[in-house]
Amino acid sequence: MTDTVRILGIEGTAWAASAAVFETDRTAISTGDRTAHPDDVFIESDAYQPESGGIHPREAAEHMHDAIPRVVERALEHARERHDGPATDSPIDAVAFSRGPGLGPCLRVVGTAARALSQALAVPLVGVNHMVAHLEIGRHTSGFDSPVCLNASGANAHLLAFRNGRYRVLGETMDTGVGNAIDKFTRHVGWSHPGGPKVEAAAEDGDYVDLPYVVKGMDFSFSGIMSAAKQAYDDGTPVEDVCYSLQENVFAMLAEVSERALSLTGSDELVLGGGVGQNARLREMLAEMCAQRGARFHAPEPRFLRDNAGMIAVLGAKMYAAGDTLALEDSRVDPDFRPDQVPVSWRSDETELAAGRGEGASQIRGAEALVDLEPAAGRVTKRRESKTYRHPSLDDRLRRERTALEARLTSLARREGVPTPVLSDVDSREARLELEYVGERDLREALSTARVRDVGRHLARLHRAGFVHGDPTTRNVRVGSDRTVLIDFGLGYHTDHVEDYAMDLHVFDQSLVGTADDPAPLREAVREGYREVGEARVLERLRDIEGRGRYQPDR
Ligand SMILES: C[C@@H](O)[C@H](NC(=O)OP(=O)(O)OC[C@H]1O[C@@H](n2cnc3c(N)ncnc32)[C@H](O)[C@@H]1O)C(=O)O
Ligand SMILES: [Fe+2]
Repeated sequence: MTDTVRILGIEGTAWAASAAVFETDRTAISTGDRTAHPDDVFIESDAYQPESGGIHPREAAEHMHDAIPRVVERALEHARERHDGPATDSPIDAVAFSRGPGLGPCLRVVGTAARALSQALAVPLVGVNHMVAHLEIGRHTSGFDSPVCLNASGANAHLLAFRNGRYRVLGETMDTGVGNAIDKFTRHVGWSHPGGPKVEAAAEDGDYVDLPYVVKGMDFSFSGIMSAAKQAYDDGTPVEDVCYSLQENVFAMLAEVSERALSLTGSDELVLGGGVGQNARLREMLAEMCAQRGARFHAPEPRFLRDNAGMIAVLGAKMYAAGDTLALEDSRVDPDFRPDQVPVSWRSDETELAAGRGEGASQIRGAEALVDLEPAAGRVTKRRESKTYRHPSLDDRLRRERTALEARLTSLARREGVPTPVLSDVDSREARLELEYVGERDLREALSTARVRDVGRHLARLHRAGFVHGDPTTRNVRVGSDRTVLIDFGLGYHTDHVEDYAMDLHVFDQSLVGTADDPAPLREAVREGYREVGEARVLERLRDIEGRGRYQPDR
């Protein structure tokens, strides 16, 4: 006998008024076995199209007000057609709605509709985080166990991985979401909203021009490249060239941080989520990056990438099956709802990710280099291989620049009293370095408060000397019996901005959160070490940075 579950989903965080019905077998929800029990998702959407400019919160809310009842009615009709019990029974088992993040006025319309329905049909209410839904739909359709997820949507851009009952943010944009960044450029050149698809079309005829490229560990920033793109357009660079190069750099940044996340977590599965995921060039780059490192890649079909209620209904079903429902009085919407605030009730697994170099391995594939280890000879050879996913000019530039920087900053750091490997040879043209073999293992395999306190002191020394490491993660620190050694300065640079110093600490902090079971005492120890040597204002700025990354409306 089959035991069918039908969940109604409602989405309306910004532009898409959408309702969906997810129908599946009750046991399939927990087993995740979609072969034995094929499921079905019906989606009805109505998009808000601004007359001019970007998304206006009030207009968008008016759209929700008109369109939500219509799309919900269509979805309910569908559910009634599928329903074979008595007509007096509810055709659905629960109502799931997106609680946030998103535009407050839009979310409130959706919340009100969801509450009213759950009351009228006497079924439970499920509050879904929109960003976690963008992630879970990819996990659902791929069947992957524990993938890293890149969410590339309008108002967001971040990397998520499951650890200790939550989806942790491994890296994210330091300014706007990726879609909004692209849409702002298209507004500048006078194209209508949404701009993403227009940039993709124009890019077909473009040639490559140099634009900024900014990656800090697994975080990244779009503000520099966006102003440079506008400037290039104003200076008469053909718009196709700007669009092409914008895509090449922005998507290469996203592919690079995704690769770093795979490398850091030891996962070999990547899923893509969010509206920008509809872009064929982004998908191509991610697929190629994964193929080159032997990882699996999955992007859901477009109707599940752009905002849609299908993903809300699918995650809603998993939450419903886990008993994760909301009482009416606790069902307020949350415009700033972060994905890492969600207790992941529907997953009980704790996949142990096997990162690290493995005993006795003589070659390691890092996030961007192949490293040959010769401990007996006390030597390491590091080669930044060509990444086929990115444009050859960009690839060439990044490999040379980073190799040269790594050589320079590794030596400079040692002069400042920070343990680093001694350099024996550099070939920037071939992007190859020969360095001293240091330490016995990576910090991530030997975390202790004493060691991370050392890292705090080391980073403070670099900052006092006017540069940053750029990618201080628990894999870029080697530990031995008596010292804690910083390696891999390829993303470092000279700077006198407090913000850059604080970002350096933030990157290390995030890698602790991503790798440690109990990061709190470790994070405190880093700060203690830093305080001994460095400036207090950097730690103050770090607190500011932690408060950012909230949902930003597209204005
Ligand atoms: C909080 C929520 O409201 C928000 N949703 C959202 O922004 O809609 P979403 O459907 O995930 O993404 C829309 C973005 O996706 C971009 N987009 C759509 N097709 C694109 C394409 N072919 N290439 C590049 N960008 C594209 C649009 O320009 C727009 O910026 C979010 O997930 O951040
Ligand atoms: Fe979205």
